[in-house]
Amino acid sequence: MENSYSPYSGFQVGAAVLTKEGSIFKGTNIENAAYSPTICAERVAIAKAVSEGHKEFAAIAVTAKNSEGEEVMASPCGVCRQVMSEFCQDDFQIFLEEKGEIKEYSLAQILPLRFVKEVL
Ligand SMILES: O=c1ccn([C@H]2C[C@H](O)[C@@H](CO)O2)c(=O)[nH]1
Ligand SMILES: [Zn+2]
Repeated sequence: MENSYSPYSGFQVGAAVLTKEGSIFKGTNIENAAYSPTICAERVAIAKAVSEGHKEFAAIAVTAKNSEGEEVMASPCGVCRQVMSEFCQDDFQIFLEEKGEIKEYSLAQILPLRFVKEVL
């Protein structure tokens, strides 16, 4: 989160994804003047892991601060949920921090009726 590049929203996000083997990959949100190339912390963390050969994940934790520097909850956007869906099972755990309290969700809960395709 400290390395967040978010000059446009001021919303700093940090994500840490845990692989099934037990390694952790961290990511932050990286914004862009053209806005749409912005990439969320969750996808950066997952992309870093996949780039290093890890494709099986157990959990992700997400934390955020708004432009006022207050700790706020960041719930994964739809694009990130779909990227999680590519690599993770229904029981993939999502830990979100809300007002100092950590809440646990599953991928099936936050992305019901997800589109899955068999990889040939
Ligand atoms: O779960 C979330 C929600 C938002 N953002 C980023 C995208 C953008 O840079 C900023 C404001 O939406 O926060 C994330 O990285 N993860
Ligand atoms: Zn996202």
